[in-house]
Amino acid sequence: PLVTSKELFKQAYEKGYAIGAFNVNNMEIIQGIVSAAKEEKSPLILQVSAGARKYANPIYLKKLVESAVEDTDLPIVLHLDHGEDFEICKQCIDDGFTSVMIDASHLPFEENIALTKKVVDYAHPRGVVVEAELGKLAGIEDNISVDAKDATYTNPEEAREFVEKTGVDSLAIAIGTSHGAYKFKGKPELDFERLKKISKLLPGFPLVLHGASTVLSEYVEACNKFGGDIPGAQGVPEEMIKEAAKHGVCKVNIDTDLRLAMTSAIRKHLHDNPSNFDPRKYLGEGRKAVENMVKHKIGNVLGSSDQI
Ligand SMILES: O=C(COP(=O)(O)O)N(O)CCCCOP(=O)(O)O
Ligand SMILES: [Ca+2]
Ligand code: NA
Ligand SMILES: [Zn+2]
Repeated sequence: PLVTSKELFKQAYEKGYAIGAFNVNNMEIIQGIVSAAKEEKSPLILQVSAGARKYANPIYLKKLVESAVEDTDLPIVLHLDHGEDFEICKQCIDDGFTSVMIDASHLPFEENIALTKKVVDYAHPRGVVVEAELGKLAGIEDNISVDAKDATYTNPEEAREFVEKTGVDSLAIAIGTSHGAYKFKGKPELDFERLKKISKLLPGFPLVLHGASTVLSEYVEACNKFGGDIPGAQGVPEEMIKEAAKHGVCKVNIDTDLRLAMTSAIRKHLHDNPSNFDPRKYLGEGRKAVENMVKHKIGNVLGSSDQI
């Protein structure tokens, strides 16, 4: 069924695992992710960004996710990723989403609280849960490039005040991750001291890690081998994701690893099969690569296998 993340996060927190939140943009990506979760007997969050709504049309995405629920009977959360204002959150809540993110992290603290509370007050009476964000990811932040020196990580005391004043159900924090394939200039590093402080001040409260793709080298290499040009890409080592799951992180956002898995498989197929022009062949390879990547994440990194 379509579920909220409330109970899923509660169990994940208690057992020290995290739930993957995978971005969806078309049928094959959804099918690949959902097959993996079904095989791993894992709860699942499918998340839709503004870009995905523009690309695929919200009606198609909603129906595709409903098909996944009907086909697998998995507990699936349908989540709005990076909702940028009250209107889009309201629209998704009215449209049957079970969870929404209101991303007001670029606003001053008090404005972030006010807007987040407004979404919470609309969502909760309708049985929908809310994710907010405090602190700015480095790199590209909400289409505004945040210069590294302005990138402010989440302040632990502010996080506790924010949760108390908004009633939000989960909080995306900034501890060194960023979106995309170029997360770290030098050695990958997350601020675990900060994460531990935040989780100590918010015991039992689900934290969310954005920009959590590993940028798996096998896919980057395959992309580059078959015509791609993605130099110097690097992401969050999987050991760090496991560590984060032990300190209150219950939701791990993954999009870039999906893109790299799908793109590398399609590039390879087209290179190896120059005479093929049946999209089902290369889109099918892409789907398989997504499935394998998600199975790996669930089984070897997130720890959410056999939880349903
Ligand atoms: O935290 C993440 C993903 O982080 P990752 O890049 O490490 O996978 N996300 O929230 C996914 C961001 C999706 C990008 O938006 P568009 O669809 O508009 O391009
Ligand atoms: Ca943000
Ligand atoms: Na999100
Ligand atoms: Zn994000």
